[in-house]
Amino acid sequence: MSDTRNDSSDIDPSVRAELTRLRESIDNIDAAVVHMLAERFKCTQQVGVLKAEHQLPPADPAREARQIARLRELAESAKLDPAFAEKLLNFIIAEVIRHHETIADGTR
Ligand SMILES: C=C(O[C@@H]1C=C(C(=O)O)C=C[C@H]1O)C(=O)O
Repeated sequence: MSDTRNDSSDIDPSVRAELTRLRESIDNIDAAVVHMLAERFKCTQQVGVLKAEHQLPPADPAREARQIARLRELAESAKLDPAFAEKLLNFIIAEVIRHHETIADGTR
């Protein structure tokens, strides 16, 4: 099967320049996302330690419901798909809960 995708030598120089400009912004945004997630996980790790020390459960479904409702509103006003925002938050929270369970296991 032949591959009909352009390789970089086929691309018009002005299109190539625009693509490069946009990709540089995407790379900056991806770096910001990684740094923000790292900061978020530093906070959630501390929450995990606090919960383990005080025998609190790793997950807090009521808090999660409030966060999801809030994030969906923020997403709507930012013109981001609220369902995507909810899936992303749930994905992150699932990882946090896994960390909290590991912390609690280590303190038992
Ligand atoms: C961080 C917490 O623990 C869990 C993880 C949450 C999160 O990542 O935002 C929210 C609620 C909890 O299920 C918390 O209780 O605040």
